[in-house]
Amino acid sequence: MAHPHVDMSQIMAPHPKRAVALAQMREALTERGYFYASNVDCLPQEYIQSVYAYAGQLHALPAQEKQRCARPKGTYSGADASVNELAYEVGSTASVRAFDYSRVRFPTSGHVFPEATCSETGQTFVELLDELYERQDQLAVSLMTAFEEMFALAPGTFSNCFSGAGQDMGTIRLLHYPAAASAEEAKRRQEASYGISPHTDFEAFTLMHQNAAGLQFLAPGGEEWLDAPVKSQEFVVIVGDVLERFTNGTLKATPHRVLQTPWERYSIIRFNAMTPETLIQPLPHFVSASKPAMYTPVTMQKHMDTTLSRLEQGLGSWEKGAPGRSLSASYVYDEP
Ligand SMILES: O=C(O)CCC(=O)C(=O)O
Ligand SMILES: [Fe+2]
Repeated sequence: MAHPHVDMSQIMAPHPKRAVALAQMREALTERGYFYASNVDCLPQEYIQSVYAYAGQLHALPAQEKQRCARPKGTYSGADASVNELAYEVGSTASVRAFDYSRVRFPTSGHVFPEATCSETGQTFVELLDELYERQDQLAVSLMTAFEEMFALAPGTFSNCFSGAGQDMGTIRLLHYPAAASAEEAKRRQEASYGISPHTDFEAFTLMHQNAAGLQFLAPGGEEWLDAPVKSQEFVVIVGDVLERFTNGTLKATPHRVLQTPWERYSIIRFNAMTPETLIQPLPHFVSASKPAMYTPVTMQKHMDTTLSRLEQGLGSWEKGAPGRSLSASYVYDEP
């Protein structure tokens, strides 16, 4: 099946085909929930490869160093440091191991970061991740602006509450999925044991890059999980809870998961969020007499705090079933 694709050179700088690209983006996000973004000049392939090289270095650190950097005082989670990924689907386990970095949630003071510097660039953990964050911000701001334009919303509707100055609640994840022992084991364990269990992301939208197959999206209609092909020069853009709530369900947060694979896998994930105080509620543009507001207002901060605390309590954010359903996208809040 053809995967939706948008040429970002038609979006990130003035271009005669901008309107065509915006229409493709709108169709991809409303009908399929994702698209592949190509020609992203601020994140060239050699640069992404150097980020993977550093991720490889970090995930190869001794267990003792990973334990020193483990959550909550640090940024690492993984079975080898006795901190597991929170279960999105209650009762499931995940093999994923993560170095997470968020300027708001993991401030550079008071948090424990790995000491290893990048052997290619010499950068520290914070320097390298801050540079990646800035580069991703260039793409993220262009996308926020494009989302406004494709829905004919007032300029600034999204981009004004997305701060490039590090005040947003975004996160970068450098993820590693160790290889399952064998193909048989990977298959046998698929029932309740994932690379990462099905979920929707809690923020506005996510940029994803993978170096090996394993990522899947739930196809519209919810019957079938589709493999997301590996495209080394492109980024996958998916919808998060916040855009579903702002658009009153015109966009739907994209359910996704990662299978346990017999091969090792790395990915680079960036959650794009709003500033903590941003009030997320269905915009008037998406509300009418025949389509009343279906989501309660909530601030970005509260939505993150609630979803994370529910995960910590073991309540999950995804309802198990065939096909299952995102709980976090549609939480009902008593007050914002
Ligand atoms: O590794 C991936 O491709 C997906 C990771 C993911 O869904 C997440 O961290 O929320
Ligand atoms: Fe995700």
